[in-house]
Amino acid sequence: MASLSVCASSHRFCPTQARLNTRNPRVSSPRRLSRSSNSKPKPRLNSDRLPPRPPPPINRSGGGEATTYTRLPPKEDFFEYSFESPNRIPSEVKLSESTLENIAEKKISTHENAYAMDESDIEEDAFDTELGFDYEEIEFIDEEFASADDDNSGEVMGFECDKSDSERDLTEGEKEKGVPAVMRCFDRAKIYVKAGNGGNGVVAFRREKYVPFGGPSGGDGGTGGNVYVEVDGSMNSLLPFRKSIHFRAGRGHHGQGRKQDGAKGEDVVVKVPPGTVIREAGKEGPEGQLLLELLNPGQRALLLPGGRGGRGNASFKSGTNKVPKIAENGEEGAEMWLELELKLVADVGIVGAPNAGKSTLLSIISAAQPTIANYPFTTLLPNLGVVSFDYDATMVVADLPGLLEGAHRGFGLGHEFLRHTERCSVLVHVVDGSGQHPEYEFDAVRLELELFSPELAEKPYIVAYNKMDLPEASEKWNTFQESLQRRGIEPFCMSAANGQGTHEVACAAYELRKKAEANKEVEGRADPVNLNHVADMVHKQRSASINNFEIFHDSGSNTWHVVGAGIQRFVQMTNWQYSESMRRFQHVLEACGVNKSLVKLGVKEGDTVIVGEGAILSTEGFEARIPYV
Ligand SMILES: Nc1nc2c(ncn2[C@@H]2O[C@H](COP(=O)(O)OP(=O)(O)OP(=O)(O)O)[C@@H](O)[C@H]2O)c(=O)[nH]1
Ligand SMILES: [Mg+2]
Repeated sequence: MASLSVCASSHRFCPTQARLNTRNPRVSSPRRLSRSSNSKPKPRLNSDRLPPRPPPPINRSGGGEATTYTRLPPKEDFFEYSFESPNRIPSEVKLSESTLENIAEKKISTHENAYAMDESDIEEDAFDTELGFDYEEIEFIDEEFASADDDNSGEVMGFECDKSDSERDLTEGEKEKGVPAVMRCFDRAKIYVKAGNGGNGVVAFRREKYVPFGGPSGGDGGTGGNVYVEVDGSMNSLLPFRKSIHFRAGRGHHGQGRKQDGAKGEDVVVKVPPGTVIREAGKEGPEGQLLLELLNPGQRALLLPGGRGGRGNASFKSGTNKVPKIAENGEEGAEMWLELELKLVADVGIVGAPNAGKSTLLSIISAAQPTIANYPFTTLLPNLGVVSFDYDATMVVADLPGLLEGAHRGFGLGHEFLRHTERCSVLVHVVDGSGQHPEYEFDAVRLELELFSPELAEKPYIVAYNKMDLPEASEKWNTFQESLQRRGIEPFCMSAANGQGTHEVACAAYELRKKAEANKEVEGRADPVNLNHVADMVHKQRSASINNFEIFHDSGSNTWHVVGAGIQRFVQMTNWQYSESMRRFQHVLEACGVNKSLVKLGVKEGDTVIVGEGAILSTEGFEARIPYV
């Protein structure tokens, strides 16, 4: 039968490159290319009734345009108002430079595998006879194999340190001095995961004394290792992903003679802290596609399933072909880049301007021991504490870094860390009463919350006016209270330093949180999430029918592209080492209608047909096929 001649390589086949050594196919065999407790009214913000703005501040920073979320204020600013004259802090908290409108405007403008493949492993048990087919039809691209070899040789399973990769996303600006290294990626990371490839099946025949015609005995390859993501309760940041960003599961072992199937590849488990959100990296849209949200310790999701092992020749034995000399390659494991983002799982978030006493409040109401000091930005990373009222009445409180006016433009530490409050049901807004303009400080922080996220600004909150033990604060309390009451907000006053009034604040937060939770339940809980849905998606793609394909024609180069998930998988799993694979390949193309469709579309002799991303078919001989279609 006249046949379509097929040129094969692991990746792409080209008839003009190195030819297979027909005398010893093994030597030149193709190698796979890898490649609020009180009755006080609930505080509410009424932004329409904001007080008049104070005079414009002195902008010492000149760095208002900073965009780095972890950027500290310029050094001069930092020292000037932090150490030398703490009482001047309120005047340094820039309150009125921008109105809601122009801030909003500015916001818009700113805003392979475990084991290197060892061919000799396959072939030791394989009984690779002279198959008697015309190997001259099969041609390979040598340089691709060479590079494939190189690629594979350096690969190891599990974690890999790749400094350049871990810092790849950081621009020069982000590496400015003054930014602690730990701040750069403790709550965001980008990692690469790859499921293990399936092991290859082999061609082998039983050879035993007194057992003539032992028959095919090539075992199937083992399934590749899976990639799991597991929530580790002992982790509290994504810091480990600064150094280890590549996670590769082990490949399935190759099949062996005597019908021995290869072992399954080793799984890899990526451990993440509770509250991690996983997205596919590099996808369109600012958010990318949300794949998983892992909240509770112990949760485990199967992310990428390992590739299927290739079948050995024992599996190809049939009534019509009792001595099959064909085996499949293992299926390639899926791979992807992921963006991890950590959002703390806390019930209550403490927000406020720097040095307001947030950490002091947390240390009084819980057993947490955050660093407390009389300078702004003492807290660089959120602190968590558990407040317990009773055995079954507890809440997790997060103390966040200070927030400055202009944070949305990167001023201070920026406001990126506010994402940690997205899971909080309630906010406690601590206001430094000893400042010159507590109301303005309050408004500035509220504004930043609104600018960060309208949903966040809508969360129920409590205002805690702090440092009442100081005369500067107690003097201004009445004015502050009246000012907020006029807006429908009932503030609390306290002295976090001596613990006065802190219990009331904690109880009010607890009550408010209970109400918020109750409201959520009334709204109805979301359906339980299938943590393995990504793996299910991969399985679905893999089971795509080979009959679903599309044909594209590039008239400039007279090239036809036959594409489809099923056909691509088939090409990838075809082991071109065995010439019987050629026959099977042609048979499948015939059976699934590729040939027929090509002829209908007007393929001519001499055209190039590329099937999937692998095989290039020479159309010589297409004429001869026409009677068949
Ligand atoms: N007198 C007085 N001082 C207080 C009170 N609460 C906090 N302080 C002091 O204010 C300073 C700042 O307190 P922190 O708790 O570190 O403030 P913070 O809001 O966490 O500051 P950052 O983490 O830098 O944003 C410390 O020196 C505290 O001792 C208070 O009620 N009275
Ligand atoms: Mg603090």
